[in-house]
Amino acid sequence: MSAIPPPPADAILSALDRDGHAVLPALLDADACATVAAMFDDGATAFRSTVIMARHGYGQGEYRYFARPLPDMVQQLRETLYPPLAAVANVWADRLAGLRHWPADHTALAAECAAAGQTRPTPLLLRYGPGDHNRLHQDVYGDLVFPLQLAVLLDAPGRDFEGGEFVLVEGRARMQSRARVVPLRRGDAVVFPVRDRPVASARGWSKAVMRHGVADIRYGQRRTLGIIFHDAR
Ligand SMILES: O=C(O)CCC(=O)C(=O)O
Ligand SMILES: [Fe+2]
Repeated sequence: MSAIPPPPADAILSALDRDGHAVLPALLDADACATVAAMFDDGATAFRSTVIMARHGYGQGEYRYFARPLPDMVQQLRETLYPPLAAVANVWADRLAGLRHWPADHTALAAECAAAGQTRPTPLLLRYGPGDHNRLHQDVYGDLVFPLQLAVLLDAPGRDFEGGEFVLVEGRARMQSRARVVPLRRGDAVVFPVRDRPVASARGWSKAVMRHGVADIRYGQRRTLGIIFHDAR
């Protein structure tokens, strides 16, 4: 796969401010989607663990965390997408008191994670079949939490599967929860907050708490690549 031009940070920031997420259209082409999706059980790709979601109350379906060294494409996505997302995260840090700032490249973040005892890689492949779903959750793997992550849809909605909508739920002080369904095509990525995000309020910025999940798959197979930038304890 050729190098992916990183999307501009200001476009990602304004989409996040407006919608609570940003879609990166056609981040991966159809061939790249097929190649990554096939890693799930190609026998050549090394994974550090496999999770049967129903056993943990996470939903229904399964996912696998890549082992280190990460496949080139996954490593490249992590390195290429990190800088603009770090720029967004640093704007967020300026808005909300008490938030830390982030280094400019992923190598530096990985070193900080390692120093904090977070050494296990978090990028993962997920696979869902009919009736499967992913309950609303947050991907926090230690004290060091880089505030943005992304998921890339690897199968084509309407053709390979039906249902399985990506859902974000936002909670704000003194308000009811707000749900958003993110329309994705195969190869699109959704960038979303890991745990919370700044929202404009009457008195400056306040924090909205975010959770994400996947609605029931009604037909077929839906696979995704998840890129989380901090490593796990
Ligand atoms: O399958 C999805 O679209 C969401 C996967 C997920 O929870 C994640 O990437 O963190
Ligand atoms: Fe997740």
